[in-house]
Amino acid sequence: MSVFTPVSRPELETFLAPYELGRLLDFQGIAAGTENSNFFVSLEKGEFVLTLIERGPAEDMPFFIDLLDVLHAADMPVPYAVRDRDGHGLRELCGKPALLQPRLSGKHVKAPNNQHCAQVGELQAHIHLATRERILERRTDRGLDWMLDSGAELLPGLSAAQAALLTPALEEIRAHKAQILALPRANLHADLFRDNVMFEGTHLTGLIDFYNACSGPMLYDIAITVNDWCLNETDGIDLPRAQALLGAYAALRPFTAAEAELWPVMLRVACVRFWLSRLIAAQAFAGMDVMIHDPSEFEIRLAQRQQVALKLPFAL
Ligand SMILES: Nc1ncnc2c1ncn2[C@@H]1O[C@H](COP(=O)(O)OP(=O)(O)OP(=O)(O)O)[C@@H](O)[C@H]1O
Ligand SMILES: N[C@@H](CCO)C(=O)O
Repeated sequence: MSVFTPVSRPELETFLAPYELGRLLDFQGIAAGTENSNFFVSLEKGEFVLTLIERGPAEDMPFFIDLLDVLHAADMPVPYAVRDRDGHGLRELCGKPALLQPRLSGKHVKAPNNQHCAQVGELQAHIHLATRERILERRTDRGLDWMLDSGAELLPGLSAAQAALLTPALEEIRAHKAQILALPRANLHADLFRDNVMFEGTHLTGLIDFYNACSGPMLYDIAITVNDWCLNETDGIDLPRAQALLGAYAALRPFTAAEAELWPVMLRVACVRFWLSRLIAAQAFAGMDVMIHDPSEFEIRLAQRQQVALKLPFAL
């Protein structure tokens, strides 16, 4: 299971006291995460999730907290840092940056339908609309330059078939970098996968795990989302679900002509990002008791996105 930092009950009780949320009733590590240590925490005054940040610079934490405050204030179903009696949302536990957030209700959906996808598209448009006029700047640590550098480092260790897939994909990123960076920007979740969204029935009740959030091209965020939510049985794009997601998004934030043109490229860029990060994680955590996502899923998706039949809806 992926709790990288174990926490003892006395340590947790000391940490929780300044929140004044009553006695600690129960807590347990959450196996599902791959990047941070998470715990469900039951207190007399409610249910919470404690996160210890394991990756990335601690200087970025105020960005995540500020972004969640903006989205929470705009009534989106996101967690936010609960403040202690001194007003601190970001604290420290076991030497790691730590925050306590409300536990959101609902369950992850593995096999989404059109309605689920439409709600996801709508929420993503709301996030972009709520932030694009006052973007909170954060450069992603897994951006285009990171893809080019890590891709080059990983290439010698790949099979000939993998290298034949990755090499032109990296070339494409290099060739389109300026155009991509010129696309309309906002704050992005940048990891809007099925395992970061909760539903009750077809009602979206929560979007979590903002630790990859950043500022950047909105189209990149949408490509990441479509690549996970709208898959058919061979990892190609399921057209009805993709149309539901993109249609709901575009009803709130119409796409531009430049976005429509770069759409197929962006779907491939979004595959490269997760193929590489998963390859790196698989190497780093090999043999350890840590949940690892299968890198080959994104290798297959990248192969499937060489031809893209799905057009982005946009008004001329
Ligand atoms: N605020 C929350 N409310 C309810 N459940 C939560 C909340 N935060 C986290 N969880 C649960 O904990 C699990 C792991 O959390 P999260 O996705 O943030 O971890 P992670 O290590 O960043 O994982 P990954 O990056 O692989 O998605 C989630 O799948 C969800 O089940
Ligand atoms: N959602 C990511 C893990 C967290 O960034 C993946 O599936 O590779």
